Amino acid sequence: MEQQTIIKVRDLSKKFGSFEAVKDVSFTVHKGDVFGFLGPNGAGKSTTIRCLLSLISPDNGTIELFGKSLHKNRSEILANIGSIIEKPDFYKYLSAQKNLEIFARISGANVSKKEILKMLDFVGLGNRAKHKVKGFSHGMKQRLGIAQTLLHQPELIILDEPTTGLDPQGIIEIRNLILRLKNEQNKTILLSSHQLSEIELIANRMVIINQGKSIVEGSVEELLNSEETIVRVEIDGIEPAMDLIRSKFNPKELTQTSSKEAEVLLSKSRVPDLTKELVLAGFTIHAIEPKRKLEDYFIKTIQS
Ligand SMILES: Nc1ncnc2c1ncn2[C@@H]1O[C@H](COP(=O)(O)OP(=O)(O)OP(=O)(O)O)[C@@H](O)[C@H]1O
Repeated sequence: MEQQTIIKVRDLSKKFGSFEAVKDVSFTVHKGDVFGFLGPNGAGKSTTIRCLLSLISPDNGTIELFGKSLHKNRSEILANIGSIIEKPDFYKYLSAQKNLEIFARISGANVSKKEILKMLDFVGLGNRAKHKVKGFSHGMKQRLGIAQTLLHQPELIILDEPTTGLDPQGIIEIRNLILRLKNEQNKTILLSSHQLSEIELIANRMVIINQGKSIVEGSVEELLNSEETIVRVEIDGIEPAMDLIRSKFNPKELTQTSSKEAEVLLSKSRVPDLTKELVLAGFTIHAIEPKRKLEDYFIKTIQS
């Protein structure tokens, strides 16, 4: 069965004055994805998300949501999206339940008290429904924010850096909640983050963006477990070792990274042979360390 496309962004660009915050960004999110939108601070994630939510207009490119042009079907599309793009704001002297009732009324969603209690329960705030938001932790407010995004039963949830500023327990709670949104409520989720470890744990697909450009897109599993790996070798006499690697392995990439170190791109299955050849040739080896390609991609994007 063909996968339904929920978000299709093509060649999106946005300038602020002469500064290009987003340059030709493209990616596709399928129904049921927890899609990781990964990039260092300032990469252009929030700008792209603001374009998706029609809060700002792109200069170039196309955005399709649920198979329709955002430009031409704005209100219909936005009615099917729930989002948290900044810290959610609440009436702090009112209870969690009252806040959701007010937001439901404002958004025109017809939600019963019982359903609101169910949503609070879903986000782990069932026993706090009557408590004033004033006493809530940052993590609890974030979860209440997620309950708020669910009020109008959207198909797509967009969360911009939802774990920023949370303590480790709060991060775990949000992570689990995102997975339950996918598994129990069949939501599609776009989640931005500047941490690979965060995306790796919950997303099934991802795009890495840096300096406004999309660098790589694909299944997290494939990107993490790619058959090819970058091997860092640290050896006394790196230049002759590189000559040997070149002649025996003919690698796609081989780069000297310091006076003792080089990085070589090899298929994973050849790493034992690489070790064997270098040992047999009598080199003093300090390290042979396969690195995951995705981490390398990400580290390179942050450093550039
Ligand atoms: N309204 C604006 N006017 C001028 N520059 C802006 C504006 N909004 C964003 N920028 C700049 O565009 C670049 C991308 O910002 P954006 O907020 O999209 O990045 P980000 O990936 O979401 O990072 P962060 O997590 O730090 O918010 C940054 O250099 C930022 O300073």
